[in-house]
Amino acid sequence: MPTMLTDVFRGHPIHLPHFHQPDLTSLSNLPDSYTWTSQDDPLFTVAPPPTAGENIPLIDLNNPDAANQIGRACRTWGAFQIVNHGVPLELLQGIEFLTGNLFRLPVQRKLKAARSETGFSGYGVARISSFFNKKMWSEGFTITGSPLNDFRKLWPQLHLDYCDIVEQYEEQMQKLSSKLMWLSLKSLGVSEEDIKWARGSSDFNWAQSALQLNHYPVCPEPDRAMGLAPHTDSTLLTILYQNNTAGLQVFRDDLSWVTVPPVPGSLVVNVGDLFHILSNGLFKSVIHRARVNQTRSRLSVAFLWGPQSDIKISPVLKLVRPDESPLYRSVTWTGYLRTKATHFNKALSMIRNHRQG
Ligand SMILES: C=C1C[C@]23C[C@H]1CC[C@H]2[C@@]12CCC[C@@](C)(C(=O)O1)[C@H]2[C@@H]3C(=O)O
Ligand SMILES: O=C(O)CCC(=O)C(=O)O
Ligand SMILES: [Fe+2]
Repeated sequence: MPTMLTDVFRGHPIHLPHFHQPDLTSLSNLPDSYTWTSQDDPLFTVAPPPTAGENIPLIDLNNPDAANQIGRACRTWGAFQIVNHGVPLELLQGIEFLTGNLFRLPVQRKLKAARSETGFSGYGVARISSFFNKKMWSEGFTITGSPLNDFRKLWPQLHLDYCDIVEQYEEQMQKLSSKLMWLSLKSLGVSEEDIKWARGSSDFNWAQSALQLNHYPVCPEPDRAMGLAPHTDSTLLTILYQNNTAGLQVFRDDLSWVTVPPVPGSLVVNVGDLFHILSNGLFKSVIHRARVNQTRSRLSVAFLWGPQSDIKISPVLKLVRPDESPLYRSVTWTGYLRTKATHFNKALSMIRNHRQG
């Protein structure tokens, strides 16, 4: 039996201090434990780019050239924004409404659905918190499979309505993710025929996903705080909805941190580590982080998309030169998540094939 996402961290307990978090909305000063310097994160104070104006591409999915534009964005940035994506505006508003309502609940109620040390779903601090000395100015809620049990604890009355929103949202995101993956692969000359596990299964039964809701409360000293520390996603693709408050930044080697401005109704797409592997390193899994704000609280919803647990992801052979070996060894999503849970940003290099000579 392949491991489901729900069980992936069972053998990897991490101690996360959800229960000892102060209520961030009540603090008028930034405590030391939340004050970041370049000692806590070497990229923290990287100077902003000398010339502003560069930004991740905004791509119209109705444009006949969309596949090429997406391919180019995946190679240069590892991220892009999309419009005309087909996800109804009411559904985006619905998931934002749900997320806002969830985080507005009293702390004691949210903690009833706290993520356990070996669990996957529930309320708490970001999983990557254990790799940093300082705390992040945020709270999160992870969902995989049915959120029914957790939602019943949060909203004894209204949980069914909220489950319905999550189900509809995941269905739309699932379709969109698959569309985006094939569009971007098309730009590399790769089709469904070239990938054994995807061949002939247009009903996406090879995929699975998780939903991560994030809340970044108003912060008294945003310049010294960190909402979500720099990381790459351990996915094929991540589709991110952000409310109308800026905060997401992507890292580009030659430009440093670049803010992704909220565009109403659009969605942000990130290339994750598994897509980087699948593309034999041609697509970049983008390093990104979230900063916080002194006047406006920020919400984001990340749809984390990857293959079923028994599928092994390895570089598409067409993209490997005949005289070279693939850049990476094969991994399953669950195997990769476990490597990431112990080794964080060293995970990719641990499965890399080192070239001889
Ligand atoms: C399916 C995933 C992907 C996870 C782990 C697991 C559930 C939650 C995801 C996130 C969401 C927040 C950032 C991140 C870095 C984190 O701390 O938890 C993500 C991580 C990853 O992309 O590695
Ligand atoms: O809040 C954001 O903009 C980023 C969230 C994110 O990177 C994640 O949930 O993986
Ligand atoms: Fe992320």
